[in-house]
Amino acid sequence: MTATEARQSEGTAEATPVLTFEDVVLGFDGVTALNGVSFTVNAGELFAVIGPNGAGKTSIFNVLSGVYRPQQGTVRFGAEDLIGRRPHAIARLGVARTFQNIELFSNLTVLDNLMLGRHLHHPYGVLAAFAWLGKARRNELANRLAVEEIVDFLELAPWRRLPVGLLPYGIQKRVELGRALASEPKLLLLDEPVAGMNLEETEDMARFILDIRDELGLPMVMVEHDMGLVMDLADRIMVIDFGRPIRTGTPRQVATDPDVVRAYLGEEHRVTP
Ligand SMILES: Nc1ncnc2c1ncn2[C@@H]1O[C@H](COP(=O)(O)OP(=O)(O)OP(=O)(O)O)[C@@H](O)[C@H]1O
Repeated sequence: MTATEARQSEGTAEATPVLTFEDVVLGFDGVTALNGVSFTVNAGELFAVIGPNGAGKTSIFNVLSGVYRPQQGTVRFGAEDLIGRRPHAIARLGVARTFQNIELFSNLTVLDNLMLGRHLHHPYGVLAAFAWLGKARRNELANRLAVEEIVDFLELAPWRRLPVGLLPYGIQKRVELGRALASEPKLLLLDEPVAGMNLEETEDMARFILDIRDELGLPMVMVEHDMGLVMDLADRIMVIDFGRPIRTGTPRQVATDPDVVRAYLGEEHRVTP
């Protein structure tokens, strides 16, 4: 049994919630995007959210990152209540996000994009830089060292000095992941991390996601349409449909749940117990 299978059979990594999403209701002028969604994400856990188009997956991410404010419910990250906080304030608490569509500075190099990931969350102002030039230089050095560690971790060395816009799609997605890691997050939100990737790129990304969980111990919430990836990687999965959770459990529990099979997976994904 692999480490991942062992974790999946246990059901959760460690049952210490770092994120609690409770009874969240979000609507827009007659459309109910989330209709009483609750889940927890435990320390070190890779938690996946799946569901058909329009089910509410992106809305969950937008609530988590402060883009949408729900009408009802609570969202707690550690001791902090996230509802009502602006996106940059939530990012500063340690919640980092990657996007469905790559959002990088395509003219800048890999290293510079990763450095921006650090500066966004560990800024020192111009005045501070004058007043504390030595400190600023030390910060800069520490930032560069941290970025080089990410380059090693994500095997980005061959491209580190190239403009991101020139790189293959799969590498750009990897740089985006690196930029999220550069902010030293405490929770990582992955929005369709393998969308548009070929098989080799998908396998590489899967390996890095597992490394992030197993080596860095970083809890993650992942929205992804690639069912194979979700079933292989996730510790637990929440299936939603029409803004409501149908089932939350291990990949095996979810894949064998009749309601899930009926509503979403279809017979081809049924797992024989
Ligand atoms: N800003 C908005 N204004 C109005 N309706 C919205 C808004 N954002 C989301 N919705 C609606 O809320 C519902 C859930 O949308 P959401 O984007 O969260 O689904 P999804 O599961 O991420 O879908 P997909 O897999 O297609 O990305 C949909 O009916 C959508 O049209």
